[in-house]
Amino acid sequence: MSINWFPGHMAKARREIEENLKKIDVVIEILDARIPASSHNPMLDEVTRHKPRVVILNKKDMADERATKSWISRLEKEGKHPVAINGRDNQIIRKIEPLAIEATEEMFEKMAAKGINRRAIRAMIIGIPNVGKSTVINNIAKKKIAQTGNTPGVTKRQQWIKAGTRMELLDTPGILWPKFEDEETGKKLSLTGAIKDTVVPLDEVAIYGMNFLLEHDRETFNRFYNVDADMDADIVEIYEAIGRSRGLKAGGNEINYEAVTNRIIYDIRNAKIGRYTFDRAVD
Ligand SMILES: Nc1nc2c(ncn2[C@@H]2O[C@H](COP(=O)(O)OP(=O)(O)OP(=O)(O)O)[C@@H](O)[C@H]2O)c(=O)[nH]1
Repeated sequence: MSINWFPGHMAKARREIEENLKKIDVVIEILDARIPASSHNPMLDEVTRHKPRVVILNKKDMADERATKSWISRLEKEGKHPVAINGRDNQIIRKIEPLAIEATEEMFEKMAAKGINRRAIRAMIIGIPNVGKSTVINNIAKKKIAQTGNTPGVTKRQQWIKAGTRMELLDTPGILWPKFEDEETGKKLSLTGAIKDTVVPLDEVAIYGMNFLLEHDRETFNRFYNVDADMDADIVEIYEAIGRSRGLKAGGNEINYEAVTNRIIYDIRNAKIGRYTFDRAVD
């Protein structure tokens, strides 16, 4: 699969992040808890080099709880100071701030040894589209600062927001482009809404999601759609069964396949069938 991210846009995003990095002590990277590997852009590791990092696994309400625990312990081992949150919950700052303090402790101790007074911890939120950057910033600020929306790329265009008792947060998130070299990552990004519906063919995304559910949670899938499918079933037959049970007809008795595709994607993307994590912490 070749996706044309405009090189100019990438270079600009990188420059902006590098400029902002000079002003901050800690990077708060937001990942989608459903795809912690696929929603991470390796460029961040390159540009942040030795900056302390806090990793937020956001949208934990839509991810598989056990998988989230595995991801947290893996990220802890990597020294990333992780936390899983629902960006819409109250008081998320109480979960984020202690980690930012922990992540920057060594740096502030070194500064204190040089006689530099302690000041507020400066932080910036970074992540690919739709992971919840604006939701988290607005939640911390307790007012609407960054524009939020369900379509990728809504956050546009800086001041410091007081965050918690010892932290200041840049009000503009650093936006990274989603990076993927393999088709599966592209499908996961599409399935969770991180990339526009025009990037990866939607039927492939729906079939990927359906196969994932049939492999990992077949009973729930079948109960949800009132069908009887398994991994060996013919895709067209499953589509027809879902189309019939959901009344997705094109006219007469014809099944509207596009509507079935859209329904499957909607149901998975919005965790209507269940909570799933598509990236494994240990591979
Ligand atoms: N269920 C759930 N939805 C969330 C959570 N956090 C954010 N959302 C929703 O996810 C969508 C995207 O959130 P945004 O805050 O706009 O994401 P963003 O990263 O700023 O997106 P861009 O502007 O595209 O870069 C919105 O519909 C939010 O309401 C969460 O923890 N759980």
